[in-house]
Amino acid sequence: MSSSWSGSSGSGRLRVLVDMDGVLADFEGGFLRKFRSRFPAEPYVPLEDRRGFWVSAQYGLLRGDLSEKAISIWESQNFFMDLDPLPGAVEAIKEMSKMENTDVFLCTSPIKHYHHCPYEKYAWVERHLGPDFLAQVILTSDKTVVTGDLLIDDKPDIHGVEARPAWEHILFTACHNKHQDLDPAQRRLQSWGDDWRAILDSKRQ
Ligand SMILES: Cc1cn([C@H]2C[C@H](OP(=O)(O)O)[C@@H](CO)O2)c(=O)[nH]c1=O
Ligand SMILES: [Mg+2]
Repeated sequence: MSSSWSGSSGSGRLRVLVDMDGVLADFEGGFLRKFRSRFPAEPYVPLEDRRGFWVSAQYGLLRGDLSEKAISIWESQNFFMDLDPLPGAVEAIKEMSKMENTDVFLCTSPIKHYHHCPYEKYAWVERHLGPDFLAQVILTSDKTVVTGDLLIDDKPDIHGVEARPAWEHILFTACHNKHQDLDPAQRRLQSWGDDWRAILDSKRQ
């Protein structure tokens, strides 16, 4: 690390923002499992055919009324709580948070139907990462106003009131974005088995 480097925090520490759904928690797999079990007679989109970030948009194209049925799944109690961790996610976050000069925050957006989602996101963190991680949760509908050096997130386009966010967005590969062409400058993390440590190191220099 060069002596003049101070990072987005100005403190010389690297600040990494990590998204939850699609990066730590398996939103797509959890959705499909619950959709098929609740609506066994309805058509569905296999994960290999998923395109576009919004699940409800693709289900709406399949058949108009399926969009509402899809939404009813993630608005249901225990949807967010029951999501499985993605492979390697828990281990990676625990390791990352123990790294020297590194601060890790979980930066996640709630759905507008707030009855279960915000509570369950915190409960999920406590269950899978432990109670000490609760202080690292940032629940926001606009990630552009949060400062950090990196934001690891599966949503290809992250916009908000801040036109020039402090962080570099690392696109975490998911079934819905893996076919998408990126701006040549944008970097991906293919999975937690990919070299996330090198991406962090690249920001320390
Ligand atoms: C509706 C919808 C939400 N989500 C996730 C993204 C947000 O969580 P996160 O910021 O943790 O990725 C949350 C609210 O939109 O739900 C999807 O990943 N796909 C969807 O189709
Ligand atoms: Mg996400």
